Amino acid sequence: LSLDTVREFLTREEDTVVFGLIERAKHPRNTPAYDPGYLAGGGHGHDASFAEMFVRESEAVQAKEGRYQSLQEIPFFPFRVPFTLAPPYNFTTELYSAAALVNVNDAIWSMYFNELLPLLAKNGDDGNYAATVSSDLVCLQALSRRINYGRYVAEVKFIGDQQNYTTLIRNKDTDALMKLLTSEAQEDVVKRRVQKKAMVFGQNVTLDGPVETGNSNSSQTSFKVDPSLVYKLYDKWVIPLTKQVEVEYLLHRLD
Ligand SMILES: O=C(O)C(=O)C[C@]1(C(=O)O)C=C[C@@H](O)C=C1
Repeated sequence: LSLDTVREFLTREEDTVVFGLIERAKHPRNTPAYDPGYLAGGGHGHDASFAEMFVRESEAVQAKEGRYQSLQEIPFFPFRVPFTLAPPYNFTTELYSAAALVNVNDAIWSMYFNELLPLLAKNGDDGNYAATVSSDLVCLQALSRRINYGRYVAEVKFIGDQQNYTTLIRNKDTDALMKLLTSEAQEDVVKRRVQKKAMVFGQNVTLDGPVETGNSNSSQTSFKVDPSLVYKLYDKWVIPLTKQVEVEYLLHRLD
């Protein structure tokens, strides 16, 4: 692992995040899918929403097939995932074991449903709840993988500057750790690149005329997901949460 390779991983995850958002934006809000009362009303004794049930049950299936054998993947319902049926695969473990399970999935969950989704999906209800929450799962998994990858970034940074990090970790100096791991120039690159990806991946492709670039002066250019929303997603939530993961990982790096 090096700073370049971990940044390459984050860059490739951007594509997954943007494509996921484009797919979710195809569906309307479909609020009943998020309402625990909707299922309870069906009299089946469920206390969770369709969305929660879908994520929980999908994670259980994926756990059996070994998804969470890889430390890159962290479930949202860790206490509900059954043992894997997959034969052991020798995943390399670059992470420090006492800090390897640090994650902010709870914060990602509430950010996604309470903050992002209302901005991403258009109002409406077409009844296609399973397809809708299945695209939510893809978004949640992509965001979780990207944000919790902060563990790997932190490991690289720690190894590259052990002396300074060790002092700050011993002093539990969260603010100084945050400052040391921050690169504002890099954050700016990331935010502008994801905004551009939303333009490139989310344009309407037709056979007539040139490929729309999004920065032409045609005001008709419309994108499947608002590029400024993707910028905002990274600026307000993805990068700050990644940094939170980095700090929490570092705080356990000497345990
Ligand atoms: O690339 C890094 O150095 C990271 O730590 C990742 C990241 C990000 O989330 O994109 C987070 C903190 C840095 O300030 C810059 C970027």
